[in-house]
Amino acid sequence: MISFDEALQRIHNLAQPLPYEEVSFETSANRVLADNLTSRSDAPSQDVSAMDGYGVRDSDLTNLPVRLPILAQSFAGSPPPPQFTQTGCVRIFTGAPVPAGIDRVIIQENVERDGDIAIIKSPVSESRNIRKKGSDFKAGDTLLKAGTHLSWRAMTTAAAADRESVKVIRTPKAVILATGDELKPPGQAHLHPGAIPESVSFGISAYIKANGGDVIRSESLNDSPQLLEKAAASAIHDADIVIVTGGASVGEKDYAKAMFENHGMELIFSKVAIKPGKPVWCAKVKNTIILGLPGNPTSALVTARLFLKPLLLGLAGRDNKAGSAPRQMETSMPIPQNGNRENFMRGYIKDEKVCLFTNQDSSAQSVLARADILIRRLPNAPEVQVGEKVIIYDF
Ligand SMILES: Nc1nc2c(c(=O)[nH]1)N[C@H]1C(S)=C(S)[C@@H](COP(=O)(O)OP(=O)(O)OC[C@H]3O[C@@H](n4cnc5c(N)ncnc54)[C@H](O)[C@@H]3O)O[C@H]1N2
Ligand code: MOO
Repeated sequence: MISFDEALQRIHNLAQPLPYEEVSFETSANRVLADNLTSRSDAPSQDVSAMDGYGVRDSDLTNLPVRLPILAQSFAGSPPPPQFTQTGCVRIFTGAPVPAGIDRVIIQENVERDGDIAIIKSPVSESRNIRKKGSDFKAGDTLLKAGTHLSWRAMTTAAAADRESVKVIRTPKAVILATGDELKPPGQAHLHPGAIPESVSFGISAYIKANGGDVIRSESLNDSPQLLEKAAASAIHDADIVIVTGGASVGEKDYAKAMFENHGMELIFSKVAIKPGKPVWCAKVKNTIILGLPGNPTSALVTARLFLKPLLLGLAGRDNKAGSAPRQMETSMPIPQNGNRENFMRGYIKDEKVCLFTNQDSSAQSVLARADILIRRLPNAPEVQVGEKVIIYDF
């Protein structure tokens, strides 16, 4: 059995970016750039006004107050008015082209009007209120580097590059196989004696989508070796990552690993010294990664957070550790001495302090909705008193 750190290291090595594809720009949000994104044009593409007001020549402002005839208008999106060579001003708006010859824009709050005459009384401010051509970026500049995650902020930068398509890393395709004779779809379990609602795949599916993956199929399968082998074969064929739940332990119907064995499975690890989730396992078949999560719902979700998240991020070309770095926070509850397996206890934050759930059972489902942190307890860590700091991960 390997340690958590060793298992995570193997996961990081395994999760290399998938090949790229070219997609239309509109569909590229949350993807990762496979190539540098360069701008097509200067931004701004010409000198533009930063304010609504009046464009003037400095040579007309030597004696204030001054009355300047309005000789032209300039709106955002319109062609620039001709060059200014005589005394006068241009009525101009934010984002509108500044005609040649105009030195500054005076905001309209500081200008009085008398019909078609603009009257400038007060001394002009230091700011010229003109955004120069190319002052944000120039044509050919690299706006975003290969490997950038197209977050909502990056999407605005990317759109400004004026490209209709971009090269991005392919979205990881996931297949979920939930195994167990006892499992029935939610809404049907009560109709079958001994059945329970299949709950884990729903959480895992939502988690995959939230972490940049595409769930192409989610199946609930009985513990029949033939059925499982068939499902395994098509999952390997169709998916970049297969998540198998249940059957990971030593029970007589625990077939999760066996169902892949005919396909030349290379085991990355089997069992990690953690609690919950000790039976978690990971393998590779050709180019497909298989992650086997224990069937107990809390164990499944904790191991998904610890191992599935970095796998998905890595396959999608993202930083494996994005948003995952541990933090330290004071606990408002005492925590008992830990056993010899590293323990990821479920808790929540209240008033900036760590609280633990009383129910730390690996089969628990009732607390999952409210458990938004994992408290990492190292092997044999001593008891923690109220007010001491503990290591937490977002869950
Ligand atoms: N003799 C031993 N027994 C067990 C060991 C062990 O080392 N020796 N390990 C225990 C640990 S730790 C865990 S965790 C579980 C994991 O077992 P499996 O992955 O084989 O899971 P199952 O036996 O299939 O199921 C466990 C439990 O979870 C329920 N389940 C399964 N799948 C789902 C699902 N998709 N949705 C909701 N609930 C699910 C299932 O009904 C069982 O109650 O093994 C211990 N045993
Ligand atoms: O690892 Mo199991 O999740 O302890 O019950």
